[in-house]
Amino acid sequence: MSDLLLRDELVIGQEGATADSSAALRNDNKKGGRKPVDLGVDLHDEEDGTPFDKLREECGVMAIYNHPDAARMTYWGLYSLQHRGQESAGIASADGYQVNDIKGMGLVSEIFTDEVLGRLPGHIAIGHTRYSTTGDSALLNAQPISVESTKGLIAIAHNGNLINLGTAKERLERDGAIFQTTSDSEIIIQLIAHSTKNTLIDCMAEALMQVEGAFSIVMMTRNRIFAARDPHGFRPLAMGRIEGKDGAPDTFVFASETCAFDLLHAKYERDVKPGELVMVSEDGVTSRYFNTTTEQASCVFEHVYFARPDSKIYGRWVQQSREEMGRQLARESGVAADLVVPVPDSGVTAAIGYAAESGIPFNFGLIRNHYVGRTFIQPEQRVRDFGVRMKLNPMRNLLEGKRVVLIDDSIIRGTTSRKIVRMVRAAGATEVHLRISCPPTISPCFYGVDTPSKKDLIAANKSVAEICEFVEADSLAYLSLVGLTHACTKGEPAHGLSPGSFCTACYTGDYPTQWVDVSEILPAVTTA
Ligand SMILES: O=P(O)(O)OC[C@H]1O[C@H](OP(=O)(O)OP(=O)(O)O)[C@H](O)[C@@H]1O
Ligand SMILES: NC(=O)CC[C@H](N)C(=O)O
Ligand code: SF4
Ligand SMILES: [Mg+2]
Repeated sequence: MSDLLLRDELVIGQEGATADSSAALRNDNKKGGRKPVDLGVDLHDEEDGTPFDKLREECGVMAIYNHPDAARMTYWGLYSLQHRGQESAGIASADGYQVNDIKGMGLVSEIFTDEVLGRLPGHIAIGHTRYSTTGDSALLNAQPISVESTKGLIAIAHNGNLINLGTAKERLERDGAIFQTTSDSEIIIQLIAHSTKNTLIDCMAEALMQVEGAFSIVMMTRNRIFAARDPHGFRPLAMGRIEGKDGAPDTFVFASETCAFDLLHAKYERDVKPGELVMVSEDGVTSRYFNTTTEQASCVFEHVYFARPDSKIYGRWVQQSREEMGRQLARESGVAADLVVPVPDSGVTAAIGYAAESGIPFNFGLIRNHYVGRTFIQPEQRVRDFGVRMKLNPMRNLLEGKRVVLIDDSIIRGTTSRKIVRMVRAAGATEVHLRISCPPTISPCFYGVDTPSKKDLIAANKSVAEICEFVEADSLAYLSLVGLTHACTKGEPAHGLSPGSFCTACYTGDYPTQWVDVSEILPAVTTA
């Protein structure tokens, strides 16, 4: 069943290269570019006909240097990062002489078997789990992407989204670059391949200075690993280490989230810093900065929704931030009730904080089917509707006769909340108060999160009172912006992280970079 639903195709191996025009480099998914999945059932909402749409995950990246079974280690790391992207995955490995890569559509576990991993020898590897933001969800755009250059073969895995694609791509094509993919990520390695600097690390630094937007990347050659973060540090990227036994050299690990380290017994060492380029080679770890003048603007939404609570993001436990968001929400918008119920999974930790602060008992009034992932509800609107009912089921015995505070992390179009409020009320709750652990999402993201255009964001077009009416809750309140950024820094602060270190553009419309797509930020009223 899950195979049928989760993937359009499963193909292992490298797809033939196709050149493409820069016009094709656009956010295809935002324009509904993905293939529908036929489930053979009517997926429309029988109650109100409203389709679902949701936030979609980001990519996960992973790199290993100096381990005899680097590909297998990368596989385990990618397994932990599966929540960041479920469309395609890939691993590239090297043994000092040759680079091999295997990519496929679907989940990590569906692509990589023992036999497949056996075809990826070497002590160096990088890996990727993809959720597409630019370029189709197709094998062609699966990562790592490899490009042959005068400095040898370079492979890249990218989390983020670049925003100055057109000009960079046109320039590269004039210089003779032949693009293999329609994804933004390839621009980075094409820039590196076309750089005339003398050393590879100089070529990389020069290329990274030319691209704008969000990039947390890992790269490899036949004998080196590189990791870099854009100067704003939009996306996370952590560095860890497995101590070598009996005097053997250490293994270095890079991952989008530190939860990927735990399975490998790697210790979190530090984050790759915004604007930093790290190289790991036979000579050890070296670091340089390609930009030190840009202010940090790390995505606050990683702490709200994307990352796993058992990860450290920007050096701070996500669990700690989420629990504090819930506590702050209770302080800001308390309500008399009998039961605090989380909308699993992402609402759970904030609900624990809300219950602790308010003194209202906590319980799982909605049970999540664990065989339905985030993936199930993402590809297409009619699928998402069916997905939420398959995914969440109410516990009538807990909800009957109760005044319920329902905690979720975000409302995007509002259709999920509407269905869940109805579900809880239908299960016997006498009152349903909805509390959201972030501010209203009023503007789209251009930095690697596939939020819908402004015209489809409910909070961009309706007041909180109107949203409350739409979702049919007895009351609705969101966490304040100040409450959110403080919740992400309060208590044990991570080194260098302050309330001002975050990008909060989807709540304020105030973007840290100049470039935005005007058509995406028009409200519904002017585009209808
Ligand atoms: O307002 P909407 O557009 O309907 O979407 C908002 C919902 O989508 C996300 O959950 P999702 O089910 O994707 O993931 P989760 O299981 O990690 O919570 C988010 O946590 C909200 O629950
Ligand atoms: N979600 C992401 O980080 C996507 C990476 C890249 N922009 C792609 O579309 O492949
Ligand atoms: S716009 Fe929102 S989702 Fe995008 S990087 Fe900024 S905070 Fe994160
Ligand atoms: Mg959710």
